Amino acid sequence: MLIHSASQLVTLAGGPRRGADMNRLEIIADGAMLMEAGRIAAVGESAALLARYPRAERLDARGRVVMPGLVDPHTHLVWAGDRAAEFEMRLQGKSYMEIMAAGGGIAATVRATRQASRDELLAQTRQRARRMLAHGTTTVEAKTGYGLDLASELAQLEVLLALDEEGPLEIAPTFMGAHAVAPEFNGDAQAFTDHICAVMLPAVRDWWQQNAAARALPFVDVFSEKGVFDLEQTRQILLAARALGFPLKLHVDEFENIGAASLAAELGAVSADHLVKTSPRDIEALARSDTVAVSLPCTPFGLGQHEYTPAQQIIAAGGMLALATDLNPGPAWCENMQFVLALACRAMRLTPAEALCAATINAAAAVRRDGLVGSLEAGKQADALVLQSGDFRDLAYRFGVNQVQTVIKKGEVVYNAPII
Ligand SMILES: N=CN[C@@H](CCC(=O)O)C(=O)O
Ligand SMILES: [Zn+2]
Repeated sequence: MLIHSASQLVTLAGGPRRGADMNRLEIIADGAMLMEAGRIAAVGESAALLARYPRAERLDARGRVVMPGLVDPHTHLVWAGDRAAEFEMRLQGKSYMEIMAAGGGIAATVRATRQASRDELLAQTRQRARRMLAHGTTTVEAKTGYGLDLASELAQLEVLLALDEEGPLEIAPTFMGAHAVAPEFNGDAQAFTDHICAVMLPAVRDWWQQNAAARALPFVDVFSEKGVFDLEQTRQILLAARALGFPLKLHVDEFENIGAASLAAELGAVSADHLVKTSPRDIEALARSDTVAVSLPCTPFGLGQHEYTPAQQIIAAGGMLALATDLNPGPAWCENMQFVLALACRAMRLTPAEALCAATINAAAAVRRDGLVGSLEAGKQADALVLQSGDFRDLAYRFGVNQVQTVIKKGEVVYNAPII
């Protein structure tokens, strides 16, 4: 299929970007793209491609933007139930960490998720996955972490693999047994840390080899935060995971700085995520490393906070910045990366081009799939969007409605918005 007559074919060609280079989108005016067998076969100007491939089936973009499918590199996609009551408690002044310490928060979702049948969990998760796809996300990272015992964590991984198999949304899974201290451990974070290292991580690897041997191992992630897993416990879990071959991710600096962003850089984590209380020293450490800095602006927004990731400093230092929803049943139930772009430009002063780069090729780097998705280049997977407008900046400028017209996954149209 040949998509042609795009006002702007936003290619993002040339790999992940650092610093000021994030503004370089590599746009082809009046652009076109040929897709064959799920891959991108050619990218160029409409006149040239229409002349070169006269017999290809055509999709006329009619002067609208064509861009890579969005990549959401940080979500807690798989859970059961909701926490609307906690939303009201927070509005009345209770903090996220207070609710968590009182047995709510993550623990409340752990109870609901453990009680749900596999089919129920699959059905609730599928709905969210479909909503994400309809809003232009074609690849998503998704974490376990609402099971906290081996059987329920594996059940979450199973749901993620089943949904990935179903498609069309592609899922990069993460094992996050270290999301909170399991209730069976009565708040003893050290005992649970030891258990994760000695029992859970080796069991997850064995399970993976038996059930998903053809796939790369999932990421391992830890909620590194005062009152959850401290810096030494985080290091212990990450070293055990790395020794077993798992690639690493980390939740850092969401509420307090305990030095975890520098640890992520030191241990070669693929990404360090949240980054609200991040110090200049941590920013330097990230910028000197290959660890992608993933900002999750929906979380401070959802908590009614006014402090966001120091994105300008990360960019100025030459860091690789990505954006994600952090989709979860607590502070950030948001399936829509377009809203993340709009928020990032306002709260962190990103340019629309930087935000777009952070949500595509840099986000792909945060899930180690930048060789496959995140840009429109010959040889890559044909994951693309046709927007409803002719200017890519509208994706950040306008907000609150879905601006995606058509979603293409592996060369197939998988979603079409009604024409209005
Ligand atoms: N901070 C830890 N985990 C999630 C929130 C999960 C929840 O509240 O259920 C996050 O990234 O924001
Ligand atoms: Zn998270």
